[in-house]
Amino acid sequence: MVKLERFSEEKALVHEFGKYILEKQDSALADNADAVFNIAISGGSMNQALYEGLVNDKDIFPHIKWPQWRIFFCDERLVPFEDPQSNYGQFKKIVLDPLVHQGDQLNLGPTVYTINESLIGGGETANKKIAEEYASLLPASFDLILLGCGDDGHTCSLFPGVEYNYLVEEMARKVLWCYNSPKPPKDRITFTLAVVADAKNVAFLVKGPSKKAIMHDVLIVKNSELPSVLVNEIVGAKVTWFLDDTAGALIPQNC
Ligand SMILES: O=C(O)[C@H](O)[C@@H](O)[C@H](O)[C@H](O)COP(=O)(O)O
Repeated sequence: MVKLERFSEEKALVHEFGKYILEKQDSALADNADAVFNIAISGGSMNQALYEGLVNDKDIFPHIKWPQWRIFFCDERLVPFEDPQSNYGQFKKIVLDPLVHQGDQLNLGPTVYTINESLIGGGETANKKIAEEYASLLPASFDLILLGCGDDGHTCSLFPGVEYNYLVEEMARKVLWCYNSPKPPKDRITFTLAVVADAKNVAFLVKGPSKKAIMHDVLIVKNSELPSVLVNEIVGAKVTWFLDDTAGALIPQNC
């Protein structure tokens, strides 16, 4: 059974999301200065929530031990980092750059693992190599994976539909080249469900009225053709869904 956290206020949502991440950091580090917190993040609306919940939240920011964080991307678009479609590029702009001077002081940042940008544009062989190299960097298991859910039920770059079975059904390799993403750019890399399955904790963050119908399909209908439902099935009690009231409008209150 997954956990469900619902909020009517955006501010409360990002604050509780930040608190949840902080708790997972603290249990991974356990006050050990040599330990690391392995976290994987998604793109899209996640970046702004991470900024609001971790960097811009005065109660939470001082407790984040950034230098002990190891940050990876659940999926990445195969474009140069300065392209607005790059998940790393957006994360750098929205979260990393502001955190360096947050609180009028110089803050040390996390270690961030990006794809090998020099291979972008190299065609099929290079794209496969980007995925293989990225897989070789991953920790044995993540302390926390932060996911989004698309209007179609996708998560990471694991999309619903038979043409994406090569991504969704893969349980041996950890990272794959997605060559036919239905949303641009068509070339990406994505974690497979094998990585998500091994995580110690997984959280979804879903906001906005455009997610209302899919949240009903995922959480009430539990349509197992949807990759987000597969995460719930595979990871179970380690999954927490953070929803705002508009995304959760069709979910009964007692759920
Ligand atoms: O890079 C990506 O495209 C994502 O990692 C993707 O899986 C995202 O999390 C969902 O599309 C939800 O995005 P929103 O939260 O912006 O709707």
